[in-house]
Amino acid sequence: MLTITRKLEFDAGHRIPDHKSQCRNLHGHRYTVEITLVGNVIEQEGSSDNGMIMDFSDVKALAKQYLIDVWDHAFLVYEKDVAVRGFLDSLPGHKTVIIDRIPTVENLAQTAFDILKIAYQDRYGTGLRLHKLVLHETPNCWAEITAD
Ligand SMILES: Nc1nc2c(c(=O)[nH]1)N=C([C@H](O)[C@H](O)COP(=O)(O)OP(=O)(O)OP(=O)(O)O)CN2
Ligand SMILES: [Zn+2]
Repeated sequence: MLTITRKLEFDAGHRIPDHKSQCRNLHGHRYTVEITLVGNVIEQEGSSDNGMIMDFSDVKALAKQYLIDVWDHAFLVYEKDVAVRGFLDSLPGHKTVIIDRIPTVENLAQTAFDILKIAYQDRYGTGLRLHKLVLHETPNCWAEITAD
């Protein structure tokens, strides 16, 4: 299978409310996301993206629009974490993203996958689709999702 992968980074805060150790504290990470796409190679003489599954700059632009610019420098808060939601609401203009599940790297990877799956789905009529997403929370800890 032929795939392409684009790596992007963003900074975000989170906490795992019921964690047994220090992850229950408000803290942040520089997340790294690796987006892997599959699809037919474009064959259009004279086209800018001839020979490509998708131009890496277009992969980046869509990722920024749908995910990176939304989550970068935001606090990713679990919708049931009422204590932190109340605090964030008290900060005027604070960039907060409410997540419908606990913001572990597993759940954030699943959420990011669901968002980006729609963003890339068959843009060019070439069967383009999101194949895999890897989300690194730290250099040592990450989650991977591959399409069914
Ligand atoms: N399965 C998961 N385990 C943990 C998660 C998670 O999302 N999924 N998250 C955390 C913490 O939020 C934190 O992101 C990880 O902290 P830590 O284990 O300290 O990671 P480090 O890479 O800094 O580990 P070192 O041992 O310091 O190298 C915890 N668990
Ligand atoms: Zn963390």
